[in-house]
Amino acid sequence: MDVTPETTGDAGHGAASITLDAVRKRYPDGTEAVRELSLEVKAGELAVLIGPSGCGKSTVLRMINRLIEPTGGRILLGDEDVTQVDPVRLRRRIGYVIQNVGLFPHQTVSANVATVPGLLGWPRERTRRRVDELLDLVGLDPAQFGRRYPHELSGGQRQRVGVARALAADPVVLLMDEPFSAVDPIVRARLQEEFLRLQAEVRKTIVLVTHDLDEAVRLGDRIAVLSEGGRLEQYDTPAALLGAPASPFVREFVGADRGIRRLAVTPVTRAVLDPLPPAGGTTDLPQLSLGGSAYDALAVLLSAAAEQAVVTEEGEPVGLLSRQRLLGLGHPEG
Ligand SMILES: Nc1ncnc2c1ncn2[C@@H]1O[C@H](COP(=O)(O)OP(=O)(O)OP(=O)(O)O)[C@@H](O)[C@H]1O
Repeated sequence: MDVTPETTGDAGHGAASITLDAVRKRYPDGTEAVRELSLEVKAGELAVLIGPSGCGKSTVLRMINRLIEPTGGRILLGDEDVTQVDPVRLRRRIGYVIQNVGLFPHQTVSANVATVPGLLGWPRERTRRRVDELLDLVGLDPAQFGRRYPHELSGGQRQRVGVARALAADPVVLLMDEPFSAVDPIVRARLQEEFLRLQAEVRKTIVLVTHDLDEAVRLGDRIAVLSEGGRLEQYDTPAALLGAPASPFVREFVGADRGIRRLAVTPVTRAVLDPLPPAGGTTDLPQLSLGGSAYDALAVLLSAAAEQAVVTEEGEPVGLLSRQRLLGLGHPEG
């Protein structure tokens, strides 16, 4: 389903860039949670904040919607300084998804999703259409789930309702604090996949906090690695982060297995292929598609116990990929 201004019946908020400019947070007890952080998230991009416990990730996230007031610096949505906007109005334009979702237990799923449209005074019919549209979008049949209460849902379903609720008033920005960590790994992987599909459709500007590096690599357009005091160690694409950690801290953080992780975000391109042998004789080799991940390619080679595979594009063989070239792609300096 397409979420256009017509279907939302809204002014068409689209997405706004987020700029943190020398942002600081010192809590009243003197804790310097964020000493000075500058970071820009482009409109429609998903930025992940990751780093050790206590490094200031949640503080950063909550300063963006002013659940926490910064003690220095500026935060802009587009070109508007959030400290100049009434916080209640601001939060209606920013979707917020937290770990245990925080659904209202005594309200139905539909009523939960309708929270912000209700606060905005939308007419009942428009709200109803929007709620049904959103439930569909997150993969819940409105007829089946709309009248249920949160305790009548699985953890994964509750999480989807949380996402639907956050998207209800077509926010310009979505903030997500460990959104998928309360569900088991299999459900989490499915939710992440669905979420990527959803994001491809709605293209919000998203800041997502996680502890899970694999989640960061899977979901992030860019990953910000923070260390204590909200210090920005590196802000890069997943491939660049895994390929060239900018400091010993990041190197340690992304771990010794970063080569494997890197394969997951590296596509098989023509540049790594060897030519097809002129005489043919490749029919026994396993086949891969051009553009698939190097990680999936390695899995195919390993399970076929083959040294090389034929790479095809739209069914036509275009070259050979050897195990050696493939492993080279995972090499940090490769
Ligand atoms: N209200 C508060 N008063 C004083 N210190 C606080 C307050 N809230 C958080 N802190 C401190 O600020 C620092 C950053 O906390 P924050 O919750 O932002 O970290 P985090 O990276 O999100 O941690 P985690 O990954 O464990 O959730 C921590 O040292 C924390 O103890």
